[in-house]
Amino acid sequence: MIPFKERLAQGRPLIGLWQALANNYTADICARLGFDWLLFDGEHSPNTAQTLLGQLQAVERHGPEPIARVPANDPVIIKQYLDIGFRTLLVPMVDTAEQAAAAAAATRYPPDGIRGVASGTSRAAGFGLDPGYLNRAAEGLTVIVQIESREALANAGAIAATPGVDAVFVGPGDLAASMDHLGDAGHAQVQAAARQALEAIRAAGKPAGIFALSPDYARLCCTEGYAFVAAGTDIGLLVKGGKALIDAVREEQP
Ligand SMILES: O=C(O)C(=O)C[C@H](O)[C@@H](O)CO
Repeated sequence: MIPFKERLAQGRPLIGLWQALANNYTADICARLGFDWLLFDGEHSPNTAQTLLGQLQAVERHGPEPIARVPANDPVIIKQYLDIGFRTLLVPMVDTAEQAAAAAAATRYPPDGIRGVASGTSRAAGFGLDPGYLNRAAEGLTVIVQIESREALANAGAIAATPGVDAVFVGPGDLAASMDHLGDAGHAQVQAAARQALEAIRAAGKPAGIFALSPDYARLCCTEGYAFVAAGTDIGLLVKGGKALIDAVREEQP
């Protein structure tokens, strides 16, 4: 499968689904639904490298690009996620170009970065059966950093322009909190800030992504120039579908 960064450059907005259930079985189902990417959340979901490995194995034979969000901009965790086989990472809470550069360096082997080498025991390197992995690993990587604060918004252009950053993702929930609109990601000021981020990211020549708050908003984001849009979450589908079902049955009850 071609690297996600190359798919992002193809012009069609790529639609994703958040995987927050931390479950191989539901991930296997979601991978068959037609989404272009699936985001496996190591920041807000009860995931470990072990649970993420199971979800990656459950989906990687299907079409969607598996993207893992690391819990923090931590080179140790980034190394672990890459070694188990994720090749597209989302790094949250990146506020400055320096932090973006650190995230990129954590994904590269020396001399371009600081990623530790474990080819013989690394799933990504075929457990030593892919001797060429070390020298071509960077080609397949896609590094996405998240901007989701006032500070990050002010630095959006510099963050996006950082070498080694392939794309930038806007997190409206945390951006709202940072703008004193906690819980109100749909606030006009937050929406305006997201558009400001979009313009800065695109001006830097990088693809922009966002977490959409509804299907309608996801469609709007696709027309506004976002290259990848999260249209929802697995938990959201379960909760919304479950509530609709019980309400529908109860409504018909005598
Ligand atoms: O700030 C945001 O919004 C995001 O980063 C997305 C959320 O973390 C995701 O968990 C959906 O609620």
